[in-house]
Amino acid sequence: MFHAQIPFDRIPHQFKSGLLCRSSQSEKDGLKKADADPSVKAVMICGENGKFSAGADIRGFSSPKRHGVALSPIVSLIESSEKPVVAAIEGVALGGGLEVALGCHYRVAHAKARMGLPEVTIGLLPGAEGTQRLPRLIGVPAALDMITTGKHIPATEALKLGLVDEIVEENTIEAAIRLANKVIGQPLEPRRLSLKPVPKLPNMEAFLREALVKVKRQARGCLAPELCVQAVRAATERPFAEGVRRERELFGLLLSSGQAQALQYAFFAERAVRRWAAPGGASWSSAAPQPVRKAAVIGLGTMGRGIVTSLVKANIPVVALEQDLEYLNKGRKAVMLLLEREAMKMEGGAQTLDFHNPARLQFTVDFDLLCDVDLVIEAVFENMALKKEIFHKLSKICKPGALLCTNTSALNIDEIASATNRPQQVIGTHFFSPAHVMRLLEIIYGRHTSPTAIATAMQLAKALKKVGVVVGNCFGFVGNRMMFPYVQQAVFLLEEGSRPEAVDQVLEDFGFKIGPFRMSDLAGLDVGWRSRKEQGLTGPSLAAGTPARQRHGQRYSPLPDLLCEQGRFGQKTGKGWYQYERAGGRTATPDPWLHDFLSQYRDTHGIQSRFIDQEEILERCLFSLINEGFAILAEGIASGPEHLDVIYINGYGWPKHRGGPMFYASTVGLPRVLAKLQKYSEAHPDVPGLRPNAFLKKLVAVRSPPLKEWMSYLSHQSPKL
Ligand SMILES: CCCCCCCC/C=C\C=C\CC(=O)SCCNC(=O)CCNC(=O)[C@H](O)C(C)(C)COP(=O)(O)OP(=O)(O)OC[C@H]1O[C@@H](n2cnc3c(N)ncnc32)[C@H](O)[C@@H]1OP(=O)(O)O
Repeated sequence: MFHAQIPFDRIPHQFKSGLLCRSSQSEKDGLKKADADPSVKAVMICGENGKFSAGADIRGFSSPKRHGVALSPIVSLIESSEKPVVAAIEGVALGGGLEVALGCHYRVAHAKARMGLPEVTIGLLPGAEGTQRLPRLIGVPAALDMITTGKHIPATEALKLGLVDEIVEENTIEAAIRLANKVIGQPLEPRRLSLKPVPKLPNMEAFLREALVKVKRQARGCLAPELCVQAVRAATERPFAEGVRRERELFGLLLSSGQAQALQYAFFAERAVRRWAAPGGASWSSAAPQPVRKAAVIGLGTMGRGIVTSLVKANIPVVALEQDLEYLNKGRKAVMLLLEREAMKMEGGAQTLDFHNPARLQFTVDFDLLCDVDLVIEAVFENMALKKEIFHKLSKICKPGALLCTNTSALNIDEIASATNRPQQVIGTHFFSPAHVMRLLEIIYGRHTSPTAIATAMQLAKALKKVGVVVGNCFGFVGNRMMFPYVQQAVFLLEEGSRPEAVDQVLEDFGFKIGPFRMSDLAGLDVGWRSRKEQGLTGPSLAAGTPARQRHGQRYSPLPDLLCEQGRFGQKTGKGWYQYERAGGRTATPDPWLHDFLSQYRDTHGIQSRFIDQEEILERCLFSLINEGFAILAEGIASGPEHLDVIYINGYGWPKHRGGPMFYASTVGLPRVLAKLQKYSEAHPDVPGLRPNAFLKKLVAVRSPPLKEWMSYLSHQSPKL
């Protein structure tokens, strides 16, 4: 038998590292030649370096300068070949890569290969006829699931779905050649997916309608999933060629929507933050992480429980410590429940959770058991004195090389480190609740934190399948520091005439998973209240005679404090900015009591209530947050705008299709952001958060360069970075 092995890098113009770029005439000619050569009996397509293809090169994919990526003609050419074409899938076959494989007559995959159409995650849809071929091969429900979620499926699942014909444990290429040999001479018509009908469903119309409702609900303003459903619908309603035309139309819409650019920016931003850099230039290339063979978590409150669960899921043995048996037993029960749930989710998968073995998870009240751990994560509540006491103890008990992490959302890392004999090994690890679910891990280095400590924390983030973002030490770090002016504006808007549900609606329509007041009710109003009392902003330590709505000469709203004084802590007490069906309830309903309370409050303070439109709500909340972002960049608390954006997308529910707050600012236009801040600042001169930051002004003065150039306009790098 004869076969032509055409490595992937010879079909499209360039397939370096398994990436698919653009086609050219000469490569099409290669396939045509194979077809025309009588000595060639079959064709096998494979990738390079153990990878079939990760799809198109996303860099600049949606740039207007980029010319059409003509993959479809190649896929059609493959499919129409008169000789059997077999795809040998190793590593990954994603996006355009999988579309090429769908053009082949047969697909053989390695057992460890993964396949998917992740275009939706970068704001697109499979634009090389994938939305038309996949439903014909695996049916509408499975195809729709893959296309609208972009998930990568393992080869075993692909085999069950009929996406591949065979999976092998060993040499995929040899297996593909074997299969090619076997099928030479067999009719190819039944293997050409474009000729197959889409398998019928008894309730296709209802199924597609429900699918659309579901993706719309989940996508919150993100276009791609919805248009993916429309493309698949076209496959069910139209002949192949017409379906392809519809797919192209929808692809074009997405390409020019702006959302694709935002999502592709987010893809690279996430990868950029992995390449951390610390003061003095340390980075992965100069600092190696220490191995973490065993870890400890101190405190089994909400955060500690999630952190323990996360570590167990990452297969890291954990010692979980509480202050006394009562708290320990409560914590143990809660952790076990979380782990049971996680184990259930993982059922049927390759990995299992080993948490009943005391060598993997041990609960204790004995600090001495922490003597041999490589890393400790302290997760007690936000009290500096308590944290310092614990760190003092840890520096006596833990082995010399152990890394000491504090899970804090705002406290000073240097002050905590000062309680130890090893400040170079102290680092902030700010997890987000629920810690076993949320992807973000803010990693905060102090003045003395060593590059090894940063590298170890970043490695830990990776092991926990989280996105670690290295930031400098300041009150609230990056995420919460930007959140303060946002929440402050939301509350000021209530004082001036708005309602919680109106503010939340505007921000949820923008794409936030949850508006600031629903969020505050969920997190508990008492958390901020405690912190404000500690800062002397309210409560018994507030100096007598302090004006109710002013602190340190700046505008202050006592509204959240007043709610707390009434016992309205949010969901946990059944009342907060909203009312709930019961204490612990989750369904927020607007509360007439609160509306009356706001009216009385305005009367008491002589505030003239006014109608506040959606634009003002959105701009005051978002632009004040963005303004703080510019301050953070100027101070060198973060290495670049990508860091802020990754933090907001992964930790604060910022809509990914808007690319993060700093990317959003660049799309709105920095001159507009500046002009609006100037306007609002003039109207509210006692609100520093609305005063445009000098760095923003500078960027506008130099004609708003592209986001990736912003940092080069900082005249100095602060010692914090
Ligand atoms: C108007 C009508 C016209 C109609 C014509 C339509 C024609 C359409 C034609 C073709 C369309 C094709 C669509 C696509 O193929 S879109 C791309 C789909 N593929 C993806 O989305 C894959 C994205 N990548 C990943 O999921 C992962 O990177 C993965 C491949 C699974 C590897 O993961 P991991 O091992 O964790 O490694 P990293 O993620 O860190 O990646 C390593 C470096 O590689 C860079 N990378 C990865 N994928 C791409 C890509 N597709 N394009 C460019 N660069 C990519 C990544 O950024 C890392 O780089 P660095 O180390 O510098 O950070």
